[in-house]
Amino acid sequence: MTTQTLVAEIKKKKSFLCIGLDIDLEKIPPHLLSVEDPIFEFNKSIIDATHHLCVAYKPNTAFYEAYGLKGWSSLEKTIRYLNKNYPDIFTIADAKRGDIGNTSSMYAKAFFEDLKFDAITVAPYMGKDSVEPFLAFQNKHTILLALTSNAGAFDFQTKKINEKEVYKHVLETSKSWKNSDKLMYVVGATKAEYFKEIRKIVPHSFLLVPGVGAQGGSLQEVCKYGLNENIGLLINSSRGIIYASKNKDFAEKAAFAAGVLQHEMEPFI
Ligand SMILES: O=C(O)c1cc(=O)[nH]c(=O)n1[C@@H]1O[C@H](COP(=O)(O)O)[C@@H](O)[C@H]1O
Repeated sequence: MTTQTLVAEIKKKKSFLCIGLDIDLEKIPPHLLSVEDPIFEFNKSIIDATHHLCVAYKPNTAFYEAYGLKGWSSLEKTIRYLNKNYPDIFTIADAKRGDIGNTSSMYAKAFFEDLKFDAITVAPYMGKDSVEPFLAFQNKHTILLALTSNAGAFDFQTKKINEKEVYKHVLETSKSWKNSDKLMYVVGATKAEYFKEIRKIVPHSFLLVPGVGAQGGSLQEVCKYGLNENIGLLINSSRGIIYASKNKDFAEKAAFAAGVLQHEMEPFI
């Protein structure tokens, strides 16, 4: 998907919500556990109930890999279902990959060519040649971890090298890489006070912002300095939406929780 299409969808739906499909079999309604593929059935119901309220879905691959071949098959069915039924939805494989060049090329093929995701999250630690293989794909996006939502972000990302924080080096250096126009960045909603500085370095880029909901980040605070001329934000909530209820009304309750966030976003568009 092109960035223009994503922006048009945001304006049409008056939403920049991304719903995280992080499926834990211990958290889904027990009545689904007896069907053949509980993860896919759960995802399908959540997607059908919420697709009009969001512009993106982000399955975190850990939650599928944890269930072995069956889990990978549920991930594959989910992305095929999305691409077939809701082709205007932006899809993010939250896989946090990145390795030496030829390995990164294989990761890129797995997620962009085989599974046909629109975007993947990638760790910047191994540098230019570990990220550029992802950027070589037409109309695909690479979402680089910049300043993450967790407490461990302060271990390295905010440490200074030559009087500048590591996350700022990541943002600045990545702009010099080939096809850097295909980059987006992860910035945690729990780090709202950093958005002003981040926007000085990447004013036009899309930022994927996890951490609203279960991790306590504030949508209002993020929007204050995070928004740009194209909105430029994808705000993710996973547990706060998909586990709104463990009963038969789970999809309806998820739609309600998604609707609350979408409603909060509407005045900004
Ligand atoms: O890359 C991510 O999406 C990510 C980066 C980050 O800094 N923090 C973060 O929580 N995430 C992911 O975003 C999702 C957050 O889920 P909830 O806390 O349940 O809304 C999980 O899939 C995390 O792995």
